[in-house]
Amino acid sequence: MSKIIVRGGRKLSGRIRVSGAKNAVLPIIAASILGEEGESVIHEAPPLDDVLVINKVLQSLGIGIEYQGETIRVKAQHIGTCEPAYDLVRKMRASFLVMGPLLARLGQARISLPGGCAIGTRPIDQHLKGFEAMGADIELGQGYIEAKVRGTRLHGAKIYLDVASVGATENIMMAATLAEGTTIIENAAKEPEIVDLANYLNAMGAMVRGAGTGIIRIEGVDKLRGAVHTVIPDRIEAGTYMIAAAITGGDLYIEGAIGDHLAPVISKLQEMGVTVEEDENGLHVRVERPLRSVDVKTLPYPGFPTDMQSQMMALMMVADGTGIVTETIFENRFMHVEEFIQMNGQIKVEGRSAVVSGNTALKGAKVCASDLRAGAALVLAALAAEGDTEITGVHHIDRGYVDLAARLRAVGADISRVEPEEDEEEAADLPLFSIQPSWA
Ligand SMILES: CC(=O)N[C@H]1[C@@H](OP(=O)(O)OP(=O)(O)OC[C@H]2O[C@@H](n3ccc(=O)[nH]c3=O)[C@H](O)[C@@H]2O)O[C@H](CO)[C@@H](O)[C@@H]1O
Ligand SMILES: C=C(OP(=O)(O)O)C(=O)O
Repeated sequence: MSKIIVRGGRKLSGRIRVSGAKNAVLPIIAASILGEEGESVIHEAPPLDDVLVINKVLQSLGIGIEYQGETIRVKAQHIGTCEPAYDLVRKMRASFLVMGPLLARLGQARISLPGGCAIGTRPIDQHLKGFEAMGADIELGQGYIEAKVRGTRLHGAKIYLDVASVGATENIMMAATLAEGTTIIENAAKEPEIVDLANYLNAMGAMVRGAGTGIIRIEGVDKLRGAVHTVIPDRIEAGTYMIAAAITGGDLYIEGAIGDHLAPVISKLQEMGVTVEEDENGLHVRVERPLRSVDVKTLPYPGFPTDMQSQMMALMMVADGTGIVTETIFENRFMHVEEFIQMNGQIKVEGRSAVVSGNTALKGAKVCASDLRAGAALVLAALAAEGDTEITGVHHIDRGYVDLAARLRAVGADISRVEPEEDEEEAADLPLFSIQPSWA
């Protein structure tokens, strides 16, 4: 099994360039299914395992897709089936984002249930409620969701989301682009990734207004065509590197980070005493004084992101004082706490809150990443710990960080990645090969 090994105690300094956002590129690749004419060219597509999986999902639908460098080209004139490969959908939850585009293009889709994961049960009821309101019949059975449009085409509808779900907003928005009439999504998610998706859809010829606010209005059009789009920088990757600077008492320039997208993270870091300066190309993060702990509550955007909760907790362990972390988005997103405790972390979980004691002398240990951000947080804690930390479960980290170990090493971390012997490889660690153009 792959491992990351960190010897803590080095201050980081230098520049790190942020990649394109995982959570923006995944729905955008799903949306490329909507392009009945021409080709989509998606720039700044980060080479992550999740991106390779969604590319393979499209390939399993018979769609032409090519991934070279950090550019993806999609030709979706022909779609061979409305049922993406089961094993790919099970592998990655975001695969369910092809449901909206398939319903819009083909009038039907059959997709295996995406299932829960380590951080919570993650239902999809709001996605399905939206499709039903737009005229789809939904049947659940044998682990599959089968949706069929009544009549020839989805129709516009007014849909109030009970929770401001990112995925449901995206799926419904994509389906609505080709529906007859107007769709209004109320209590829509406002994340920057929603705005990026709307910009791509509009470049394809869609009419989406209000993305980034709680009310999104989509006028259906008859046809969409491929478009050229550059994905926004990854705010969670940027935030993770900001904390890498802070936790090592270092000095990093995070190139490409957009301050606006990171407002709650910047605000909390400044409250702790971290110096954060923004210019037109990125964020400069450094530590000039002792850090003090803060309280953090995760909320939908523009609140503090749940995807930064575990990394923030790592920093709170070494700051002065006690802080409370409250997780309101996912019911089971404290799996990193047990691993932090292995590293001498002093944390008590009480329901949805964790009381984090500061001034902890973190110690290297053998720990395991239970999910993507838990893994990133363990790497951060290890950078500040005395001695060696060995982190397993690295395939989770590969879902969302491009060359995490190499990038941290380049700015001074003592970090290495150890790959398994061939006969020791696990299914989860198997490489996903680059996608070749299926029209070549
Ligand atoms: C690929 C991607 O973009 N993933 C992000 C996306 O996940 P994802 O889109 O899955 O997250 P959602 O915003 O949908 O989930 C937020 C909350 O709503 C609940 N819910 C969601 C849908 C639904 O139909 N019913 C329901 O009850 C979920 O269980 C959760 O408690 O947003 C999350 C919240 O910012 C982030 O942590 C993920 O990194
Ligand atoms: C939870 C995350 O992603 P996903 O929704 O793809 O599981 C994440 O990016 O932290």
